[in-house]
Amino acid sequence: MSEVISLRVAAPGTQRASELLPLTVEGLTLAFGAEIVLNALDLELGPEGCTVIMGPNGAGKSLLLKALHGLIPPTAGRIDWNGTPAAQATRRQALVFQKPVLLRRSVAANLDFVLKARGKDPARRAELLARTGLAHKASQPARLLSGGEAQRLALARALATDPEILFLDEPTASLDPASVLAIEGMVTAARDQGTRIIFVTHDIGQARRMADDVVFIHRGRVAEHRPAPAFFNAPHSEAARNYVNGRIVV
Ligand SMILES: Nc1ncnc2c1ncn2[C@@H]1O[C@H](COP(=O)(O)OP(=O)(O)OP(=O)(O)O)[C@@H](O)[C@H]1O
Repeated sequence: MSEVISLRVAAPGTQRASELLPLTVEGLTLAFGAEIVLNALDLELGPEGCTVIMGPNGAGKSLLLKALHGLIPPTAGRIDWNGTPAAQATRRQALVFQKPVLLRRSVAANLDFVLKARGKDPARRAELLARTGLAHKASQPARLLSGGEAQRLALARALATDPEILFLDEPTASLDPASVLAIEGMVTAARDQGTRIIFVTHDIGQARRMADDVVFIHRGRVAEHRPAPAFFNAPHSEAARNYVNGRIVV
């Protein structure tokens, strides 16, 4: 059995908001040849909390995260991290993918590598291991971890960089409920310590648990962006209403 996940809990709002925020996105367009995936998308994100991005398959959610993180140059439009140069903004952010990205080394070495590369205190390894609940597997090869354990380690690697913005792209899509809750606990703890979370998920239950606000993407634009309770109680757009009610949205 795995260890109980240890979470450092701080009162929400006790950390200073990131100077990368607010984020202003204006007219963001991403096109591949004739295919326009994001079509003059506008979005404004405030200083704190967890924003959940939802929308049907192929809506452009993953591409939006990659563009915000500086991995894909926009075809047109503007992404403004509160005036911070793009390369600097990228370095102060981290992205966790659906499929964990790990080194073919031990669990501990995966953390040591990031801490060293980012000039962080190597002693933080113990605290990060505790956060993952994987201290008892520190010397095991990371490739032997289960899917849920591997994702916890991938998330800990991201947190080791002390990101001001943490992007998550369906990080729990193929995990069992216990692993989902473990990941959500780690993300919530990071949010409560002041990390700004931007989280793509298809899981409506997860969105209800995690979101402070919801961005619903449809046909390359933001169809709706509202506080989570308002969004889930009465989505404004027909597409979001259908999506939340489990009807097929294309
Ligand atoms: N490099 C690329 N070249 C051409 N088309 C691409 C490229 N990357 C993504 N696309 C297309 O852009 C569209 C949006 O992709 P994206 O992965 O952002 O969707 P998504 O909303 O995250 O979908 P899902 O919920 O299925 O993960 C898709 O139709 C995809 O095929």
